[in-house]
Amino acid sequence: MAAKELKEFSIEEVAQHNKPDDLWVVIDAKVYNLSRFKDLHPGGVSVLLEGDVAGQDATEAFYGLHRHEVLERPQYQRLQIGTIHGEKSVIYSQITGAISTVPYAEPTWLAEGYHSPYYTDNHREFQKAMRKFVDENIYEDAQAREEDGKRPSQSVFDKMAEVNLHAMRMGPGKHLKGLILMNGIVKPEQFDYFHELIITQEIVRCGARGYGDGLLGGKVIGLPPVLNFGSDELKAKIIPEVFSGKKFICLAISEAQAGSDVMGLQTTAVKSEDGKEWIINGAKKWITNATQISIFTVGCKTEDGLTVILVERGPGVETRQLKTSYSTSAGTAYITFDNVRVPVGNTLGEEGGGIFVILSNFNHERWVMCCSSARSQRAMIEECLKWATQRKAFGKPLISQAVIRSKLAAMIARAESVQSWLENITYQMNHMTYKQQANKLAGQIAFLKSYSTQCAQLTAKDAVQIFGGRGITRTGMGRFVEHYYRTVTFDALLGGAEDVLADLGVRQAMRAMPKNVRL
Ligand code: HEM
Repeated sequence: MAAKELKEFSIEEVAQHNKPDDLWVVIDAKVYNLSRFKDLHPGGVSVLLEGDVAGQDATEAFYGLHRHEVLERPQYQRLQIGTIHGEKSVIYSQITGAISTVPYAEPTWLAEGYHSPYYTDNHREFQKAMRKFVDENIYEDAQAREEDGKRPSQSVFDKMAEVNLHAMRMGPGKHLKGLILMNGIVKPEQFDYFHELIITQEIVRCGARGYGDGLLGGKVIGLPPVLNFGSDELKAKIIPEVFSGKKFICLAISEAQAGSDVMGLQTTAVKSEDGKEWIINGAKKWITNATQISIFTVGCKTEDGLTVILVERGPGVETRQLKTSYSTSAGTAYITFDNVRVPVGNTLGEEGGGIFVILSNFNHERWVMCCSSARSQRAMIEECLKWATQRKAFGKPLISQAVIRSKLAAMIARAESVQSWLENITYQMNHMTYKQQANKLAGQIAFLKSYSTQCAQLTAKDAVQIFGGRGITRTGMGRFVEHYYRTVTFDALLGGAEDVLADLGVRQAMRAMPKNVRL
């Protein structure tokens, strides 16, 4: 069907159409005919017939009550019949791949006119490509799946595999050798932790926390034990399958009886009589991605302590979906292992050396969570700054209230400090071996995660106060704020609870305390 021809009208002409059966309004220099739509309008008919709306420029009224995306929906785009002669629309839709111009909506290194010692031209080129990739391939799926609770679409996993994102999300290392990364923008040996930070922060912009974990969050924590501790045979089999986006892996450690207390795990693995197989029995809880997963990296109690074993879905493995406060798109599950037999060759690391395998995983996992927490706090600042500017209350924009500005000031200070600390740690990671990181950065990362998630929760609370009722409503203006407030505690719990991490940081510092110092 040919596109409808838009006419030009004068403000005076539009003003004639101010009756129930002949109802036009102007929004941002565009003329809409609401005569038939009014009875379907979710906000009701009467608001559209008000003297300052019917036949009038209702731009301010509209943006005080709707997100711009409403006007982008095809069924509403069709209501536009023309434009105002001599006027131009000024409000633009989100441009694919574009950097936000809202102050503090981007980290300084991306904001116009600022500088950073950390990012190279290659990081900048990579960021552009990554943002475009997310906007084009992930954003819409994220919104839809977060809502319907289904796992991310296979087409998204496939697209990610095409540019080797599944491999890049495992960080720098040998596993990238020979791969073409993001269509060749970054060479495998060039890829560093800042590239990985960019990947995480760009995906987080989708504002869909459950989906974000559904997008193979389980792999980010479940595959490193295979990469670092698996036999060559096991690696050759598992890694290509996972990097292709066709097979999924997750980390199964926590249990109903043992959350942060890893040493208290009760799932057992005993050797078969011929010594060739492990026989696993027990249950795991809150396992991200487990509903959609074909391979599990499982922490088990064995004769000599803890052992980590790779288990493929098969007889005796059952998963049951858990409904947590974010979307079931994350595939969070309860898993039972009932006499599950796996070859002894599936052992990751030493028998009885599982605690080392599990602990060595934590730094990277927690650092990834810091990347994501830092970026999502910034997304809240953008939401709040826009809302506080476009929303009028008591006859003036919200932003003119000192109490609102004070909340924004605190939000901005928190997000900036978290990002700066994160970039410092990331720089250290780039210059340390894995072992040095475990030694020098476990405490720093634990502190940052604990601090960042405390900041995030304060920011979520402030954002809800700024948005009022909309901040607790799943649709409309405050939908991202409501989502953030509902899901912000995931970051504070997953990968280690706040207090446990803060304490870990202090204990790490105490280990480094010189014996010969006194006040
Ligand atoms: C092209 C014109 C318009 C369209 C397509 C439209 C569409 C919608 C939609 C889809 C909603 C549901 C909430 C949401 O998804 O954000 C809504 C709510 C509402 N609309 Fe409109 N609308 C239009 C114009 C207006 C105008 C000019 C007013 C003037 C005051 C208005 C007043 C409201 C009110 C009061 C609500 C309820 C808001 C709430 O629940 O917080 N609408 N509208």
